[in-house]
Amino acid sequence: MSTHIAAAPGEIAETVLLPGDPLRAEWIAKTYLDDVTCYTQVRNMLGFTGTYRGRRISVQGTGMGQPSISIYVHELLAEYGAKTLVRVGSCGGLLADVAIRDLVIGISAATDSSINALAFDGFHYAPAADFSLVRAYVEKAEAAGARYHVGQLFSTDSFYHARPELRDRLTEYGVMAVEMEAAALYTLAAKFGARAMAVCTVSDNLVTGEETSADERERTFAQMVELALDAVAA
Ligand SMILES: O=P(O)(O)O[C@H]1O[C@H](CO)[C@@H](O)[C@H]1O
Ligand SMILES: O=c1cc[nH]c(=O)[nH]1
Repeated sequence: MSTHIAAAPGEIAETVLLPGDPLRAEWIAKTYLDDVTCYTQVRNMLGFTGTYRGRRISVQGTGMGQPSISIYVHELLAEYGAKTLVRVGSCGGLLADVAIRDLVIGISAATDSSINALAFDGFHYAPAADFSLVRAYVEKAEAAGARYHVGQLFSTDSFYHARPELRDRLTEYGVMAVEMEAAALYTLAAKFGARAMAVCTVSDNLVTGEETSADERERTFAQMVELALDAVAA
């Protein structure tokens, strides 16, 4: 057991899907995986291992924000030997054509967090996704005829930002969507020599004001997750 994950050594697969919501982790495991076991319930941040088309896959909830995902991803990498990490999240579109229900694949992630500012002390590190994962996901999205975008995410520390007008600058520079975890995921994966990617379903658009209903979100999460499973199982 690590500090925040109750799994025994070997109970977590090398490939892990990472939804923010632990109930989404449970839904993914129960909907898509065979021979599922729940390996952790610490703080209700559920984690499951099963098989998808014969391949071992785990699904671990991460919570919201970079401090939370950093704890789970650090322990997965440092203590459980995870090698491939795919965040399956939700995001808010920052460009008018990044419409609700679309998928955004984060090739990189800007951030307002001080975590990397402290770690890199004067350098501005650019957290980036693993290209082989991005390519595999794009191939599956193309084949499925999914509506998707590949571009930069913005990983914010503040869902309710004190200076929301700053988002206009991100839109001006073509940043596609805001979420809260990808920058930390990419940075930690790089530190430990692992592969990582974040894909998010657009749940709302901050430019147009469009929003999805809870029902719609669930249906689009299904496509995002199916493509992620197909990409990592390929
Ligand atoms: O749906 P998840 O994966 O939690 O992702 C997004 O939703 C949460 C905010 O509502 C943040 O965690 C953000 O990154
Ligand atoms: O972090 C997030 C997630 C979805 N929508 C947002 O506006 N922000």
